[in-house]
Amino acid sequence: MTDPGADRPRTTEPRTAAPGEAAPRITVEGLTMAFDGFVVQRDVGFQVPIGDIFVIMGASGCGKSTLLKHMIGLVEPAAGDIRYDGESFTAADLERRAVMSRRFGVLFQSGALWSSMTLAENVSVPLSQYTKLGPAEIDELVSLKLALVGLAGFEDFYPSEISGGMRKRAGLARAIALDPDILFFDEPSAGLDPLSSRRLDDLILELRDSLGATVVIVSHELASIFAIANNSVFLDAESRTAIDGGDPRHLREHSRHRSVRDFLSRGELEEAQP
Ligand SMILES: Nc1ncnc2c1ncn2[C@@H]1O[C@H](COP(=O)(O)OP(=O)(O)OP(=O)(O)O)[C@@H](O)[C@H]1O
Repeated sequence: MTDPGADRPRTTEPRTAAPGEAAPRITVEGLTMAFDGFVVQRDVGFQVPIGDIFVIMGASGCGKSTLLKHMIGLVEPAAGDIRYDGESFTAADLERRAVMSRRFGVLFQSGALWSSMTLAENVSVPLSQYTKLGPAEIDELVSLKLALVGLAGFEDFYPSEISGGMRKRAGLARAIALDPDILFFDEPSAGLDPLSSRRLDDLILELRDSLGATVVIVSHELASIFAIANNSVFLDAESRTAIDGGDPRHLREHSRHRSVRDFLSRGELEEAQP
């Protein structure tokens, strides 16, 4: 039997979990994002099950970073709801939000390490800020996290003494310091050479597996998107809403929207079929 909804985007149809079924790790419903009345995107909806690597895609300026900022509470929605494990983050008070966001690990484009601190000091900041661990335990955890991202032995180096790829990995070590359930990355491979970018992709996959984390990524890099993401939302700059979602490899061939297929095939489709 044909499913009448089969050709509709999986990610833009939030549904309520059935009794006994775990809620998706993330649910975004009817989200409208606006700055001073200027609507960036309206009525965006999707779900991210536990363990997915979910990519936010779309042309430059469509609102990808803005969506990520909404998801971590840096910007407030004009309308709609963002839920984690079924609990509204949008409606939560500040205290509850602080507890919920302890589960987030965030890595912004810049990597944003403190230049005056060694890598070990950088990674130790969230541990001393949010846990009651003593210095010896913190040192041990810091070394473990640095080892996880391939930086064992670089504890005493300063950010200026290591490469851009290593800085990203150190930022990642800091993002995973508190064993987050959900990792948010804004353009993690920006500015990296293709090989370092690929190593970072492998690392993201490893971390997803070792931490059992769910990953949300803003990315332009098609190679990276196809290598790691199994779910997505596509934000359309023109209509200012999410027009598709799901596995990017599937969308590249089968999206109902030519603009999505073009985006995912770098416009080669357009050249091949005028
Ligand atoms: N704090 C802000 N105040 C006003 N407008 C903003 C703010 N942040 C973003 N915008 C606007 O929102 C729109 C989306 O920006 P955003 O950075 O989210 O896009 P993006 O898809 O991540 O772009 P890119 O791929 O180029 O990084 C842009 O028009 C931008 O100018």
